[in-house]
Formats: sequence, C-alpha cells, structure tokens
Amino acid sequence: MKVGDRHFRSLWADAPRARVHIIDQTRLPYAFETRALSTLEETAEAIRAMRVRGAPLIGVAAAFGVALALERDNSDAGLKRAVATLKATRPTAVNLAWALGRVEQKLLALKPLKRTEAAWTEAQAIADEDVALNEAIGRHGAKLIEKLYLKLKRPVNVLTHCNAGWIATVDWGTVTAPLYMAHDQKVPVHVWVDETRPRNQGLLTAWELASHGVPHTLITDNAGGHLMQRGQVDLVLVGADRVTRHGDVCNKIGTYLKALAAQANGIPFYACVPTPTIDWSITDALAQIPIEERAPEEVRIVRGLDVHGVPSEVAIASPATPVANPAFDVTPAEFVTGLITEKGVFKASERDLIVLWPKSHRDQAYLT
Ligand SMILES: CSC[C@@H](O)[C@@H](O)C(=O)COP(=O)(O)O
Repeated sequence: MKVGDRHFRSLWADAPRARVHIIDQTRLPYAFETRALSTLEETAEAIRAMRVRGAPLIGVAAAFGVALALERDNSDAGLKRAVATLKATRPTAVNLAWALGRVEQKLLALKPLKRTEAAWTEAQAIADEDVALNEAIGRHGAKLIEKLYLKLKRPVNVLTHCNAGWIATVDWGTVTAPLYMAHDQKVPVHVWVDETRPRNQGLLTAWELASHGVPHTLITDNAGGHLMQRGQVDLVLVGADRVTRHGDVCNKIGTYLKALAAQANGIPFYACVPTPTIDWSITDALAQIPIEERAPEEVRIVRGLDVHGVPSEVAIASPATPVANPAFDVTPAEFVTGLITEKGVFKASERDLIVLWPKSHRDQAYLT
C-alpha cells in the first residue's frame, strides 16, 4: 500500500538476498521506519517484540528467517534449530507454524547445498501468495459491504478490532482489503476503529485507513456495545489468528466481547480468514489453542507521544500491581455470521468449511 507516494509491502527481501526489510511496527503510527534483518536471531526478536505482527505477516517473516539462518548453516540441525527458534516466538497464530512447516517439509527433502536458494524462493512464494489471498478476500468482502449499502442506502458503518490491515499481512490486509475496495468503488463506508488495549493496534488501523482516505473514527474498546445498541454499527469485521475446522475464531483479546454484543443486537459479525489461518487439527478451541500471555508491562505502561511530540512511556499502574495479559480469545462459531475467505464467504461450520480442507489434511500434521 502507499505511504506518501511510495508503494510498500510490509516486508521485502534485498535483491542480493542478504537481508530482509520490515516496517518497524513498534514505531508506528508516530514514525515510519524500516529495519533490516540479517540473521535468524534478529528475525525471532522482530516477531517476539511485535516489530512485525499480525498472523499472516509473522508466518512470512518466519519463512524468510529460515532463509537467513540457512545462509550460515544449511545442515539438518541448522534447519531444525531455525524452525524451532522461530516457532517458539509467538504461540497463537497458526500461520507461523503453517509457514514454517511448509518451508521445513520442502527443504528437508533437498540436499543441504540446494536448501538456501530454495528457502528464499519458498519464502517469497508464501509472501506473494499472501498478497493474492488478501486481494481475493477484499473482493468478496467488498461485495458484502456493497450489498449492505444497497439495502441501507446510507454509508455502511463497520466496526473493527485490532489491526488486520496491510501491515499485518504482506499487502492489502484481510479486514482492510474489503474496506479499501469498497471505498475505491465509491461505496460509502465509515469504520469504527477499536483502540485495542493494551498494544493499541487500532492506532495502526486508523493510520492505514487515513493513508487511504477511508472515513473512520477511533473509539475505546468499551464503546462498541453502546454504538451497536444505538444502531450505529451495521457490520463487524475482524481478523483471525487461528480458526478451527468448526469455525471457532481465535483473534485479538476483546473480539469475543464484540461478537457477544453483535449477536445481542442482531449485527452481522464476520471474520476475514485466509485459508492458512484455518487449523484443521483443532477440534476443541478452548482446550487446544495456546493463548499467548504477554508481559505485564504492556498493561502497566502506556506508550505514546508527550506534549512536545516526543515518544514516551507513562506508567499507569504500580510495578507491584498484579497483571494478567492474555493476548487472544476465542469466539465460538455460533457467534460468527460467516468467514470471508479467498474462496468466498462460508458459514462458520465444519459442514460448510469442508470444501476448503486440503486434499489430505494429514499433510498438515506438522501443525499440531
Ligand atoms: C490479518 S491479521 C489477523 C490477526 O492476526 C489480527 O487480528 C491480530 O489479532 C493481531 O494480533 P497481534 O498480537 O497484533 O499480532
């Protein structure tokens, strides 16, 4: 997507294949800075610290991390160490395990000498596929927004949570693609952007929408129910970190509350889901999906700009205050109106999702 008058992907490789460039998301929306990653360790740190974040993007970053690691050690042990290190960075989004599993399977079948080149090629293929998946989700989602507009005959108010925008993917974004496309097709749309404490990914969404000229309003996480009750929300669109074969949606903490409020108010609630986000091995979302518990400082400390515009941090709780910081929650399928995938819109049910299953779902045994 465009930043100023330049088109960026959220991650790209150098031509001589020595480095991978990312947009450092911990600096956004206050500063747009790119950063070069040259090693496995730097890639793992970037994922852990959420310099790159969002389920699809961390999968792609990890795939490139394997390529960087193999530049130094292309042995079986080197490959396995790289995969294990990257897999341990963040546990919830299945895209990470999916991308690493895909790369590892491909590379283990090759002689060490052939691996490094193949790793770069495979990582680039996953990145390019991600762009195509998001674009297709955008087309299906934009149709849904247009349908609502034709019914309502006024701007469509969409509520979104966290950031499933272009910087959470390689380009387009799962949630922002439908919004960008609807806006570009002159379908009037306005977005309520949940702030999404504690990491405030909503600020990233607001920054992305502003860059594309999409009307939007930033709200606190607690405002959604109030707006829904008063008819000010027509549609909820969220991303996903892992979706079960039954259609249960694991996404950023707070998604579940939005789904409950949407159902209570008869508002359609859709998750935008590229198929690599579906984990066919999970049968019990609450028992089997690992929920990342992040550092208590994320809750105790608020980051932003001070009155002089200088990046700063403010402690809002004593360091002694006990904190829980679960980063994701599960929205059961019964609260999900549908899943917008690259292959179309599906009901959140195993019966409907079955057509999306890979030929042999045993191929994906590495997910577990
Ligand atoms: C297309 S991104 C989908 C999800 O990964 C997104 O909604 C989300 O929950 C991001 O969480 P984050 O902790 O910022 O990586």
